[in-house]
Amino acid sequence: MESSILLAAEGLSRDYNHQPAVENLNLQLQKGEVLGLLGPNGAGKSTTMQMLTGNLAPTTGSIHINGIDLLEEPRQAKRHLGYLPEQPPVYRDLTVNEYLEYCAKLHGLGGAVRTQAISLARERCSLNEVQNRLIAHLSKGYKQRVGIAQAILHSPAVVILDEPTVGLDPLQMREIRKLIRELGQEHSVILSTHILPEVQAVCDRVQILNRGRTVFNDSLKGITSLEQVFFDLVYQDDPAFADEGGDA
Ligand SMILES: Nc1ncnc2c1ncn2[C@@H]1O[C@H](COP(=O)(O)OP(=O)(O)OP(=O)(O)O)[C@@H](O)[C@H]1O
Repeated sequence: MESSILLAAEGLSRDYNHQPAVENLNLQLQKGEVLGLLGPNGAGKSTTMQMLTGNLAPTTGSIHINGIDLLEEPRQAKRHLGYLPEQPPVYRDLTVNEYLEYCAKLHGLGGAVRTQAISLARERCSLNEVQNRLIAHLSKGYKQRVGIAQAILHSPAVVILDEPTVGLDPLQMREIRKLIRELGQEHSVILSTHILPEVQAVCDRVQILNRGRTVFNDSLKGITSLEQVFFDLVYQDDPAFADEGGDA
């Protein structure tokens, strides 16, 4: 029977210089789910994302993507993964089409399959009208769309987006959030962010990290104020928060 868990991390830990950055993290992503990974600065989000995408080896623990062990079979596992890093490596001197062509080749797509994959990703990310423009001449919002298009080119089961709306203006933010919600219909998505309303607008479930550990992991249904949940869990011992009488 096909499993509905597309990504499973178990007992994931990572130390830097014997200091734990992530400790005994368990994370599961269901088919069709958009999961928000939330936490204050230094909570361990980037370290977790780097491990989930196979760019950083965990100190201990295991990661399976679509049932394939990422640490034992990284190439096969990464076929099922699309990744938008916080700083996407988009080449400014290429046009959108040239860049997507290049990325499709890296994914091993050839011939008609490649042409079709590029056309579909371009369509889904609303890039048709800028397809022949140099990436250097695009707005930040469109550059982010190009980054997302490269992440979904090979139709991965899991898409991981690191701070996808950072630096965007409100309109661009709204458009990228809409795109993420649409992606959630065909892919399962993990997105890391600092922005609480973004999680409420886009995600089905939220996992909150603090000091490298999971402090909350639940559906967003029934949460009226994620901000309250977040502040209660993350800042309850913070004197600056107590000074304000606990008001967020
Ligand atoms: N390369 C590194 N060497 C040493 N310590 C590191 C390294 N990368 C991260 N850390 C430490 O690990 C902890 C977790 O950092 P991480 O960047 O994963 O958190 P984060 O939640 O992504 O934070 P931010 O939101 O500020 O990016 C922090 O204490 C950080 O200082």
